[in-house]
Amino acid sequence: MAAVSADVASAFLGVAKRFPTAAFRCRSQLFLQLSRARRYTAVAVREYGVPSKAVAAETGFGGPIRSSKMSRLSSRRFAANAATTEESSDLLTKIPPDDRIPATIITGFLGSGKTTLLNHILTADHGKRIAVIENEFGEIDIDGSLVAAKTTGAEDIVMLNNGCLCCTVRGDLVRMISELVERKKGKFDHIVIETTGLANPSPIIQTFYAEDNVFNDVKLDGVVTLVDAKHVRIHLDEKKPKGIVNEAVEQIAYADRIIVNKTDLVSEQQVSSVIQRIRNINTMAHLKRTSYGKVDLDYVLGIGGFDLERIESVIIAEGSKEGHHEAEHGHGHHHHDDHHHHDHHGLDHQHDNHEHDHTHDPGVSSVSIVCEGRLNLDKANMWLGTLLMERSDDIYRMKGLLSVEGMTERYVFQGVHDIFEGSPDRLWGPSELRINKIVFIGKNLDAQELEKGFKACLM
Ligand SMILES: Nc1nc2c(ncn2[C@@H]2O[C@H](COP(=O)(O)OP(=O)(O)OP(=O)(O)O)[C@@H](O)[C@H]2O)c(=O)[nH]1
Repeated sequence: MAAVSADVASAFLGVAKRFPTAAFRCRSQLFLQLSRARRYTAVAVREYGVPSKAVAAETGFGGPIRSSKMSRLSSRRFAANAATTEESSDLLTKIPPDDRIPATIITGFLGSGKTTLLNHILTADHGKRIAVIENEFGEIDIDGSLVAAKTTGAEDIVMLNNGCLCCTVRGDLVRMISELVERKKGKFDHIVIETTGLANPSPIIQTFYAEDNVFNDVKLDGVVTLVDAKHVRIHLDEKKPKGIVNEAVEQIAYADRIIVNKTDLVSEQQVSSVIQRIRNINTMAHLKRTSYGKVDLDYVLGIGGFDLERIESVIIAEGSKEGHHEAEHGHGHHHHDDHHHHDHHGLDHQHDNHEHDHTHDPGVSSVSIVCEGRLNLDKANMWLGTLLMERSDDIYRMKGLLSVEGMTERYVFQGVHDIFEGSPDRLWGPSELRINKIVFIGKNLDAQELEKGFKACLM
């Protein structure tokens, strides 16, 4: 087990060390399967986009097996890297530009205001040409006609009927995106996908990484979750049979942006209580309160929720809550100690103004670790690799910025379950404190255990 873990883990930060300018990504599930047969480097070559010659020399493997599209993407990404390295001043990012079409997922429980937001997006004056993918249950596409009737700005509206995007029609989504790209590339700037109110966003998010047809042309921009300020508590409190997810909780957990909608229907106190409840699940997302989905368009489009170069803004805001008030800045306010905090409802009972909210959401919470120091690369590889191998089902999202001994650059990463994406970014400044920051959102997270594991990797 230990040996396998070490092999597994060495693909994460290890590749970054050997190829310090290469951004890389992997689908660790595929990777893990093959790594058990001790062939992980071949997968690493295929998935990470590191230059084949260098890897072949390094690993002794004959060379990568890549699809032509992946190869194009990889070489483009690496070329961009190399150019940046030559020209860059110390503080320039080394993460290559990404010119794929951005896609935003709009999710939220039944009736929370998704279509209302979509109409707002489509009728607003933003100059973007937007392709919409609507996912409706049933044959009568009520929302489709609603959107279409009001729309002037949408380039294309396509419907995914008779099934929920998160399960039966995922293949359809892939085909639809591929078709859109093939037929209409250059004719639209952004894709917006509205899910059904009962969708779990996870499989939809994973589609953007798991399917080469999608990954090569389209990048996930962000997950926007609508919350019905009046009714969300009932849905969050709903007890589900063992093994069945509570969609309302999941939709909040995966969000990059949360819109607390329908605030016209509740008191200020109720809104604060809902916000507190949301924060106990997801501390990473920006949050705004509104009615009828009225938010600035740049709050929902162009989010960069999965972009490595934007990780810092998320985790710094997350790790230094003092002075952040959600109403003004889109961030919640949390109790936490110097090194980590755990916002699992029921474990952290320090909040004093929401006694009636002390229902236990089914173990979904955020944990953040903020800690100065330098990580031992091998230990960090082992820890992160083992964690993902053993807990990837429970780790919904994670973002991190690491200080690794021997690396002059900061190392940034983000992940969704078994998908891991990481890259060195800018150099550490000469007098900059080397502070590591990681945020996890997931199920049954043990803050103490995570922090202990992390600290054991420090030099
Ligand atoms: N009072 C009030 N009503 C709202 C607000 N936002 C949306 N609504 C209304 O709530 C109802 C549901 O809104 P939709 O936008 O259709 O919600 P949805 O999430 O798309 O609904 P489903 O597709 O059924 O999941 C509609 O009648 C909206 O007009 C709001 O902020 N305040």
